[in-house]
Amino acid sequence: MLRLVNVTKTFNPGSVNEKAALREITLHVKQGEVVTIIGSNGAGKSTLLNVIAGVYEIEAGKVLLDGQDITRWPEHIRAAWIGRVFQDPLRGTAASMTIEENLALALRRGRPRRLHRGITPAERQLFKEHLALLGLGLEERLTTRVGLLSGGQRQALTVLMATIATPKLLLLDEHTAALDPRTARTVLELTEKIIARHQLTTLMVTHNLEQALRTGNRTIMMHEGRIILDLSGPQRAGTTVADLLKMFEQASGSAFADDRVLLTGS
Ligand SMILES: Nc1ncnc2c1ncn2[C@@H]1O[C@H](COP(=O)(O)OP(=O)(O)OP(=O)(O)O)[C@@H](O)[C@H]1O
Repeated sequence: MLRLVNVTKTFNPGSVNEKAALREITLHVKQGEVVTIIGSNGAGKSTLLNVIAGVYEIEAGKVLLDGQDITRWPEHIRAAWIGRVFQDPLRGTAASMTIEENLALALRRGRPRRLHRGITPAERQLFKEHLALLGLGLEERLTTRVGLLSGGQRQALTVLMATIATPKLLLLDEHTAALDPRTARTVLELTEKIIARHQLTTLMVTHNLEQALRTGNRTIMMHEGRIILDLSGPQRAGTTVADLLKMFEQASGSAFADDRVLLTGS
């Protein structure tokens, strides 16, 4: 489904600020696989998602999605195939627009004429059904402006928006990190429900090591622009956070350094 071959990304090449953020990354993610990504500070996790989404061009390597070479495709073209949720709940939604307007934009992403023809009754019904699955009562508030929602409600809506057009790939960049622990748990549960419903191939960056092991079916660990660990199957099932930290030290030769890392569940 997603294939990265020798992907290399260097920021500010040739200057004193040169930074190799991704070093010959090769990764194959199968259809329906849910991969959590962890790593030390500045390991290249966000850059990896940005390169897949087309935010940054790469100097070397290839990105293939569903058999197509998308390496040179611009971000807005890839957006029709790739759903994305960021850490900041304000980033994925338009505050001054209503819930149904936000969902309509998301549903028509990558198609011409966006909001031009208004929202149809069939679309409204579809939005209600999807919102009801969140269990937050938002299906009764279709015409509420999104700016009036709480951070958790807004992030749950963003996950719905990122997935309503059933993307080929879902990218989650620490999407629960800015929420309080209880809300973070709720949003993660909703995310898992939506992923399972559509069997979405997903990459999720997290600082929560417990969450990384519990969510999805594969965990990769990055360090200094490289993938240094790739766990799945029974090996992953038997891995604890303490094991993970030890594995990291063995593979990288240094202690796991992350200012925001959460070692226990929240
Ligand atoms: N736009 C940019 N311009 C220059 N350097 C950048 C840019 N984005 C990231 N970098 C650098 O590339 C390296 C990888 O950054 P990235 O944000 O991908 O790491 P990360 O694993 O997501 O880190 P963190 O967990 O600390 O957010 C870092 O050294 C970072 O400073």
